Amino acid sequence: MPLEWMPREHELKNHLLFEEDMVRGRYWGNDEDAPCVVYTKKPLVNPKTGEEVPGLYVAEVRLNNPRQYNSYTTTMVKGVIAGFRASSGDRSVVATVFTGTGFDAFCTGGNTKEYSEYYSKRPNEYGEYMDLFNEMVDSILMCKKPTVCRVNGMRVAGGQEIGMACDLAVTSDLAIFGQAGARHGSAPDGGSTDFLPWMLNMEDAMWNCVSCEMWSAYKMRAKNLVSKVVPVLKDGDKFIRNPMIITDRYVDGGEIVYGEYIRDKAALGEAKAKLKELPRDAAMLDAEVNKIIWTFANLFPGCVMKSIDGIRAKKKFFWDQAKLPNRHWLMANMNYEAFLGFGAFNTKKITGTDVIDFIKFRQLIASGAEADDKTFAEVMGKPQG
Ligand SMILES: CC(C)(COP(=O)(O)OP(=O)(O)OC[C@H]1O[C@@H](n2cnc3c(N)ncnc32)[C@H](O)[C@@H]1OP(=O)(O)O)[C@@H](O)C(=O)NCCC(=O)NCCSC(=O)C1=CCCCC1=O
Repeated sequence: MPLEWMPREHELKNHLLFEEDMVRGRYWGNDEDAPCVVYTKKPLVNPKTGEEVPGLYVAEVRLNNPRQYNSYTTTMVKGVIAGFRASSGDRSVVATVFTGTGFDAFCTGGNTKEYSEYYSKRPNEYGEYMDLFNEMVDSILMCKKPTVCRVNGMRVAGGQEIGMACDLAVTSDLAIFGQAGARHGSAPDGGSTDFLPWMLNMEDAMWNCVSCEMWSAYKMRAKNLVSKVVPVLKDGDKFIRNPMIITDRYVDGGEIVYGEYIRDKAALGEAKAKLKELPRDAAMLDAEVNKIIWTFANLFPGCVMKSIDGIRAKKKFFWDQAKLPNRHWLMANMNYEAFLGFGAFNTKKITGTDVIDFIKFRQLIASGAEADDKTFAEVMGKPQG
């Protein structure tokens, strides 16, 4: 050996901040431990042969809180950070998949029960929470593996934000996408105001971000938010597309209709009934995610990550500028509109309404009312019965 005389060290060093054994049980759990994050390493599979590749893995970070639409609790935020950091530093991992449990939701953002019952009127506590939230988005954007959002169901509010932090998204066609901030007392400051204008156009980003309208997966594919939409409903041995959404034509009567809900009430009712009765199957969703990962696996790892980081830099540019000032607004707002908005959503079973009386609130503001409990009581729903 020509350079044998040079002293070298060959024992592998450990660069992991989060040891898997340590975080399982602390920040991660198993299916039965919901609410929690489940971290799994699955063998890399060649999609052409179905064979597992020895020694190479795909990491999966899964939000596991299905009863609350996979919203993330404070502990789950730590679990996501641990997951992305762990996969980032694991030499055997080819890519990281971010997903949620079940078919209803990928994630609907922060846990509104925690927000309403603990964080509202505790601004400093929420500031500390936001430090964790920001680190969660950073951990996705900094992950040294390609990240794929496997959108298993609705991606709403903070769920949309952490999903958009991923490099690519493949979605179930039952998923819907949108924001909830301005309806429930927050602003889409966890990434949506930064990422959406890059991914949609400015006009669409403005409306989607503010209006709180939910858009279908097909509409979002047409508007370039996601890479691929796949059916998950199974009729016998055939996959069928979401029957509530128009996918067989682009234009109707001069309007763009692709990705919109069908308008005929009777047909929509039938479609809903079909949706209820048919079973769901994630095989096509998993196959599409696997296809992307297999493409990456067959490229130079260093060149792949350099290229990804070059594109991520544009997303990070706006995120990095805004994340700290946003944190301070969000924390202060926990005393005001967030107290009202999350309070209304969290008490909907008591009052029968999940929002405040917005017009009354504006009238009170117009009359110079103070932001005190008297004003708040006037606009909140009232306990029924
Ligand atoms: C529009 C919805 C996402 C879906 O509506 P719908 O299909 O009508 O379902 P619901 O009956 O509302 O929900 C089913 C049950 O899940 C519970 N749920 C849903 N979302 C959450 C949540 N985020 N946290 C806790 N629990 C949740 C819901 O209460 C129902 O439970 P039940 O016991 O009644 O069966 C709609 O659900 C919705 O609008 N959800 C709230 C979305 C939201 O406001 N998220 C937080 C936004 S703020 C945020 O995420 C932030 C991120 C970073 C920056 C700061 C910030 O604010």
